[in-house]
Amino acid sequence: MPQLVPWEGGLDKTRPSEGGCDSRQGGGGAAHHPGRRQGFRPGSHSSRGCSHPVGSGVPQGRRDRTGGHALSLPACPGWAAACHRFRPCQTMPVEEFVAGWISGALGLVLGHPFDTVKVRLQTQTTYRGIIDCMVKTYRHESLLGFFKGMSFPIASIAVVNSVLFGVYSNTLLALTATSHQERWAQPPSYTQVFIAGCTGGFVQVYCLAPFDLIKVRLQNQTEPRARPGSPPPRYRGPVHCAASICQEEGPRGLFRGAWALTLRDTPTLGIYFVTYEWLCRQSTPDGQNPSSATVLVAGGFAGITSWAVATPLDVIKSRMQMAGPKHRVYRGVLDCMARSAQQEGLGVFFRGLTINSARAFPVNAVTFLSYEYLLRWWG
Ligand SMILES: C[N+](C)(C)CCCC[C@H](N)C(=O)O
Repeated sequence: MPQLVPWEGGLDKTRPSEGGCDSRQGGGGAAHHPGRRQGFRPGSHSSRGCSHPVGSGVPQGRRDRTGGHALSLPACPGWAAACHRFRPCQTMPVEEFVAGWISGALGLVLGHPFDTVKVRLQTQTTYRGIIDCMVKTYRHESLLGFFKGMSFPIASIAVVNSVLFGVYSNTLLALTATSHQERWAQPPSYTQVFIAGCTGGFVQVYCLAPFDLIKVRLQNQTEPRARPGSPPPRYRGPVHCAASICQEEGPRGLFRGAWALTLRDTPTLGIYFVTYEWLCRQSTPDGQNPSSATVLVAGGFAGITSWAVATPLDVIKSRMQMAGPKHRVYRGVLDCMARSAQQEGLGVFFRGLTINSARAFPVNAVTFLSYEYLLRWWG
């Protein structure tokens, strides 16, 4: 495995003037990462991009991490030809997508058992606390119980992650009017990062909403799997769940709770990116880029901070998602908030906070680190 070394500031800044291509450079267009500056380079070689002038026609091979040409892929494929004239090649969008998918999926698998306990604590009143919920889930449903509803989020994380990072990056580009290269030298203000994060959060909600609804419905099924004689669960799986919701509630039913999700995610994803950016800048000397340890810690705390702020609306969102047309208990977000507080006290808004925070650190540390790492590795 390549060794992760601290990001090195200023590397490759000469490439644009060479007119050549460095597909590893820059934030990768749509899915440019907030914390990505220059380096985070696997290995220690310093020249992997092509150094041939534009139009020289010299076939290029992508070098491996030891500096050799391990892959004989053209460094600047046809689709990227247009970028030659004005700027170096950006990271291939498909790589950004796959990196977003894998990093999101890694974080997701790690965090899903915590998520199941959280959703159950938030929507059911039969558990006395985290440990009680874990013990009952394990006894009743075995380890599999903790992984209910996981296949759909894994599939959705590809779309959700690339939409989130893509919209974030492009909003930042529109706000700062600086190219990715210039952005390293002139970092965006925290206000700009916040606005871009909120915009990314707002847009990704509409990809996330149906997947999240199905996840919550499946996680709330407490029937043990395949016991002979036991009643079958209401939903047999994600596809059956989606089909049943469409049938019983109409296609709009798939967006149940979407408004609460929008209120939850829009400001808190702004906070997420600002926290990550702030922590990286605080622990990194001027002119250098954050180390992998800094990325891990900043990613972890960005997750905890944003989830801490998001928890009250997360409770409301989960409750609204669980209400079907036959059991429509709430008239809207405010009604759900008022009735939950009346019946269960203000503490209801913090239900799941501990487990959310415990989950958030590893999930987001792994997500940020693997995302950065994969892009550099493939670059
Ligand atoms: C904005 N909000 C706090 C809701 C989520 C922010 C972190 C998202 C991450 N994929 C995770 O699952 O932890």
